[in-house]
Amino acid sequence: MRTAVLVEPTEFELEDRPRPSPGPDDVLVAVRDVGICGSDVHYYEHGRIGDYVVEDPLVLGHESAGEVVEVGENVTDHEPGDRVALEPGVPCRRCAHCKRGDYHLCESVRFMATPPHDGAFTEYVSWPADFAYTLPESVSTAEGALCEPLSVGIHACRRGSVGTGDTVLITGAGPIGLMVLEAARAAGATDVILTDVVEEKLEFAEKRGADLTVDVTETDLDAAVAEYTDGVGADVVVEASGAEPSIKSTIDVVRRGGTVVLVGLASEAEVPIDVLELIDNEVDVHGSFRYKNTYDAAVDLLADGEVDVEGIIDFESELEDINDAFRRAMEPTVVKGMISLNS
Ligand SMILES: NC(=O)c1ccc[n+]([C@@H]2O[C@H](COP(=O)([O-])OP(=O)(O)OC[C@H]3O[C@@H](n4cnc5c(N)ncnc54)[C@H](O)[C@@H]3O)[C@@H](O)[C@H]2O)c1
Ligand SMILES: C[C@@H](O)[C@H](N)C(=O)O
Repeated sequence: MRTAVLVEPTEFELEDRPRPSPGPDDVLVAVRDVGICGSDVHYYEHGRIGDYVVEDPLVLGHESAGEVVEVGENVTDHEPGDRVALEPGVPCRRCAHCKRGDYHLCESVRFMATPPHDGAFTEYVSWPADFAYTLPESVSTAEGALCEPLSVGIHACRRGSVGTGDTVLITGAGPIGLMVLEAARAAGATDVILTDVVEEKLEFAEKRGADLTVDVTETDLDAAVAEYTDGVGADVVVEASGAEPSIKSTIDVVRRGGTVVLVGLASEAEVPIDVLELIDNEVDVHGSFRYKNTYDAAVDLLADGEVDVEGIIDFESELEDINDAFRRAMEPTVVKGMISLNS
């Protein structure tokens, strides 16, 4: 089977690898669509993300969906022909975190495209059947693949308890910020503000329904939020840029008693925060790591037409053109590139 392998930074090679056989509890999926995520681009450019280092050739891609072509002997809830979205992190199911339901915090999680685990830029993936979610006819496999970043958005909104009538400020209008926008709307947020430093990203966010966009290179965010919220501040602030100034700004723009959700990964682990301000204003600060129990919700939201994910796709490329696709994905105005294996 054709497989794109990252053999060194900025170099994919196409290899012919043996097609896997599904284990007894697995489905064998013919991959149809795979999104290019910022973390894929980071591994492609730098060969590492923090402590995760690409030491051996690695298959990237963790936003994937496809068609079941074979099922393992114990699998009863899938059959060949089903189209499925693959949840990319499979936990050990036995540790304390898994047992308390926080399976996304499992320290032995096997997460696609995170060294040493291979991902989905390949023709076939064998995957545990319970981490494959059937897509109804109305949901495309490209949308199925984008259940992954949508899941990040859903989980962030759940962490922030976003509710009906809330004003949500999202810092960073990349794919994650835009998926938080979708999830926040679905959760009932009536006012959504997005920030960025790239004008095109903000124009796009506005087209996708942001009520207010703020270019933080030109406009004072505190003043803009104060004006929009009559001096109260945002109910929930979701940080989705990873930029240090943006992380710092979150506690200035959240309302007293509001919630800050940190999603963006700062390049430096330590970011100075005014703790007295946090205490005095009773701000809840939550980390948000990947997601748990979001795929069913993501598929339902798509089936009901409550969210749009396909609209963030800038381009689709064939597996053979993956090097070009990654170079394109690195352009600052591009939101989402997809690799399609539909032929
Ligand atoms: N916690 C998690 O589980 C999780 C999951 C996926 C991604 N992430 C992280 O979330 C962040 C967003 O992911 P993405 O794929 O959308 O990344 P991205 O790089 O595509 O988007 C980030 C956006 O932030 C903008 N930005 C840069 N500086 C800014 C600033 N000072 N203020 C406002 N916006 C600014 C950029 O222009 C860009 O549009 C990244 O840090 C990523 O690593 C975290
Ligand atoms: C959650 C996922 O999208 C992220 N890129 C990660 O590897 O954690």
